[in-house]
Amino acid sequence: MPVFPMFVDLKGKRCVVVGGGNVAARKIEALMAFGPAITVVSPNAVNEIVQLADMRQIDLLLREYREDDLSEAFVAIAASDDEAVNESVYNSCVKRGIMVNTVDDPEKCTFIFPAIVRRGDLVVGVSTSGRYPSMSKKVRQHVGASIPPYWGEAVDLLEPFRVRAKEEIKNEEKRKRALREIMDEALSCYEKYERQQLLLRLERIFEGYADYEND
Ligand SMILES: C[C@@]1(CC(=O)O)C2=NC(=C\c3[nH]c(c(CCC(=O)O)c3CC(=O)O)Cc3[nH]c(c(CC(=O)O)c3CCC(=O)O)/C=C3\N/C(=C\2)[C@@H](CCC(=O)O)[C@]3(C)CC(=O)O)/[C@H]1CCC(=O)O
Ligand SMILES: NC(=O)c1ccc[n+]([C@@H]2O[C@H](COP(=O)([O-])OP(=O)(O)OC[C@H]3O[C@@H](n4cnc5c(N)ncnc54)[C@H](O)[C@@H]3O)[C@@H](O)[C@H]2O)c1
Repeated sequence: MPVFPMFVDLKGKRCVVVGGGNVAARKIEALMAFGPAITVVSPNAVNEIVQLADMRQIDLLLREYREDDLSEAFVAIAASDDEAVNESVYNSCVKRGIMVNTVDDPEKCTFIFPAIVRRGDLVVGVSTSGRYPSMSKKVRQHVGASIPPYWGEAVDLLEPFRVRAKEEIKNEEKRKRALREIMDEALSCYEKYERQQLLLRLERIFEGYADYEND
């Protein structure tokens, strides 16, 4: 059965990582862009994790995992190299209703990591439902190559038009057309024009659709 791609708000949420090896470091790196409050519990940790702790970007507890480490957790990652520890983290999370990822056992995951393409707030997640991670990586590379970096900035530029459109273009079909046309113009012209000029072009399209213009 395929997994459903839920997009979760992690900002400020406690994320407990058990284990401080390379796999933990990779999972942490993936999470960091989404603003969780990360705690790593592990008797030792690779340099990348130690550095993040030194910069106070994550909390690092240099000791073995205990069940009460999960008390504040929103999500947990069992990334130790000890199967019994990972299993114990998994069981405690299930009991407490905490989402958990066990890095060496897809059966013991209530969520799995996707391969991620991110351009600002534009996020693409790829999964093979746990069946072939290398293929997720390949698809990520393909998709990534077809999404220019500025598409993320375009979201920032476009969103205010959508906010206004909800107020100023009441007809749903007309609003959809307007938003598509404004988006297509922004994406095709983004690199051709200065920001102010581009905004003017988008504004002109918007005004062609806005209710007050046609009243
Ligand atoms: C997408 C990505 C995200 C990330 O890790 O952030 C990710 N794995 C990536 C790469 C990768 N992982 C592995 C290889 C070596 C080749 C191979 O073994 O196939 C490569 C390829 C490489 O490194 O080139 C080894 C591996 N992975 C898992 C196991 C355990 C097992 O399957 O039993 C083992 C064996 C461990 C061992 O040998 O002991 C399990 C999982 N890995 C997942 C995610 C979840 C399912 C994703 C999906 O649905 O596709 C899942 C189920 C759980 C999870 O970890 O969430 C990231 C690509 C990121 C990118 O490049 O963008
Ligand atoms: N999901 C994936 O993408 C993927 C990819 C490769 C490997 N793996 C699997 O992930 C696991 C971790 O890999 P790694 O390379 O990071 O291993 P590693 O040996 O580098 O790191 C394991 C970490 O777990 C810590 N640890 C051990 N006992 C602990 C305890 N009781 N409490 C807290 N921490 C404890 C160790 O101190 C160490 O920091 C391995 O089992 C490996 O098979 C998963």
